[in-house]
Amino acid sequence: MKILVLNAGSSSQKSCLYEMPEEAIVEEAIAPLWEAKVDWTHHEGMAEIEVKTSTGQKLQEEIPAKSRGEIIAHMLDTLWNGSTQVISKPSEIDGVGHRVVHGGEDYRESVVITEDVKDAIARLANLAPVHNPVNLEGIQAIDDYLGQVKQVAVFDTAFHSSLPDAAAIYPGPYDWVEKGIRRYGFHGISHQYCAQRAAHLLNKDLESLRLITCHLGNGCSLAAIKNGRSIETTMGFTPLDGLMMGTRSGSVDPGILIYLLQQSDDSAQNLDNLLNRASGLLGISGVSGDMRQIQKAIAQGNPRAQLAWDIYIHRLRYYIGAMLAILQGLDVLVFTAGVGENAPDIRAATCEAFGFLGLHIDPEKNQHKPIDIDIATPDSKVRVLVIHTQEDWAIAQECWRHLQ
Ligand SMILES: Nc1ncnc2c1ncn2[C@@H]1O[C@H](COP(=O)(O)OP(=O)(O)O)[C@@H](O)[C@H]1O
Ligand SMILES: CC(=O)OP(=O)(O)O
Ligand SMILES: [Mg+2]
Repeated sequence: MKILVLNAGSSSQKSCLYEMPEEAIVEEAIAPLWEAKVDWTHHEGMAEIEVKTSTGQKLQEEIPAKSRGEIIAHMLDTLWNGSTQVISKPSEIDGVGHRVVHGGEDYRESVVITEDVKDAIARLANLAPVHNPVNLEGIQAIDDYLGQVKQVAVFDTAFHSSLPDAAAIYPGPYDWVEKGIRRYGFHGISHQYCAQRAAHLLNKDLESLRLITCHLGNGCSLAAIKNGRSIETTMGFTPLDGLMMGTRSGSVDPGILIYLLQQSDDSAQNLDNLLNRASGLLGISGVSGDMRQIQKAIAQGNPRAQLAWDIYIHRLRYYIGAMLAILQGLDVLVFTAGVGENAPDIRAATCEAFGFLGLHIDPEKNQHKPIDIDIATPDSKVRVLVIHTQEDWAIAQECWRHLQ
C-alpha cells in the first residue's frame, strides 16, 4: 500500500511517499520511497524544489513561485516522471494524509476528508491563519491532480484533546467555554510521536513515564505527558501562545493588545501580523527568525541577537518549570524539531537550569548530532533524549489505519 503525506508549512511544503509495511508500527519509522521539499524563503519569487528517492536519485531545481497548487503539481509530477520516478502512474497512490493544524472542538481524531471536513478546516482558518489555509490548498491540489483518492486529515490539536478542564479552560467569562474559546494545543502529532519513540528507546512502558517534550522548530511548544496522554501544553486557542518562536511572540500580556488598540488605530489585521510574523526571534533581533542566523549574529557580537537568544532560553526554562509542577516530577525530557535536534547550545543552556533535579547531560554526547539517543549522564536522575520528529511517518500510519 502506497501512502502520500503532505505537510504544509507557512513557507515550505514537505511531502513523502511511503510503501507501508504489512503492519504499521509506531516505534520505527521507515524511509520513504520518495521525499520532496519546496521552500519559498530563499529567493524572492522563486520556489526551490528538492527531491530524493530511496534509491539515491536526487533532483534540485528552482521554478517561479506560482500558486501553492501549481507548485504541488510540479512536485508530484516528479513521482511518475523523470529521474526521481518511483511509480508509473498517479493511481498507484492508495491514500493521502495531510497534517492539518487546527481541528477545533469537532476533531479529536484523524478523519477521512469530506466536503464537511473541508468546510470545518476553512472555518477554523481564522484561528490558525498561518496554517489552516495552506493545509486546505494542499487538499485542493490533491483533488485537482489525483482525483478520487481517499484523503485523511491528521490534526495537530488531536493529541491534546485529553487536557483536563482545569488546563483547557481559560479563566475568562464562562460563556467562552460554550463558544469553543479554550486551549487546544498544537504540534500534537510530533509530541505524541516523540513520547512513543522515547518510551521505545528507553525500553519502558509509555504509561509509566512522566515526560516533557520540547518541540522547538519555527513554531515552538512544550507538552507535559503522563500515562501516555497530554495533560498540559504551552500553546492555547491558537498556535501563538506560550514559548517565544521564530516570528511569533508567544505569550504576552493581553493588556498590551488593548493598549495598542486604544492608543493607535491598530487593526486586528495589524496585530495579527505583528504577533504572528514580526515578533519572536525576528522581532527582537531584527536579524531573522532562523536560529542559525541568530547564532551567526551573536558570534559577530550583535547585542539584539544575544538578547533574543536570552529571552528564548528564559522562556523555555520558565515553561519547563510549569510543566514540571503539573507532572509532579520528571522522568524524561525530550528535545525535537529543527532547533531542538540541531542546537546543542540551546539544549545545554536549558538543561543547566534543572541541575537541582539531578538532571545532567554529557557535553560530548550533546555536541555530536545526537539524534534518537539519550544525552544524559549515566547517573542523571532524568533521561534527556534528542529525537528526530517524524510527523510524516505518524501521519502515514494514521492514514493507513483509515484505509484498512
Ligand atoms: N543546525 C541548526 N542549528 C540551529 N537551528 C537550526 C539548525 N537547523 C535548523 N534550525 C532551526 O530550525 C528551524 C526550523 O525547524 P523546523 O522544525 O524545520 O520548523 P517548521 O517545521 O516549523 O518549519 C529553523 O528556523 C532554524 O532556526
Ligand atoms: C502549529 C505550528 O506552530 O506549526 P509550525 O511549527 O509548523 O509552524
Ligand atoms: Mg514543523
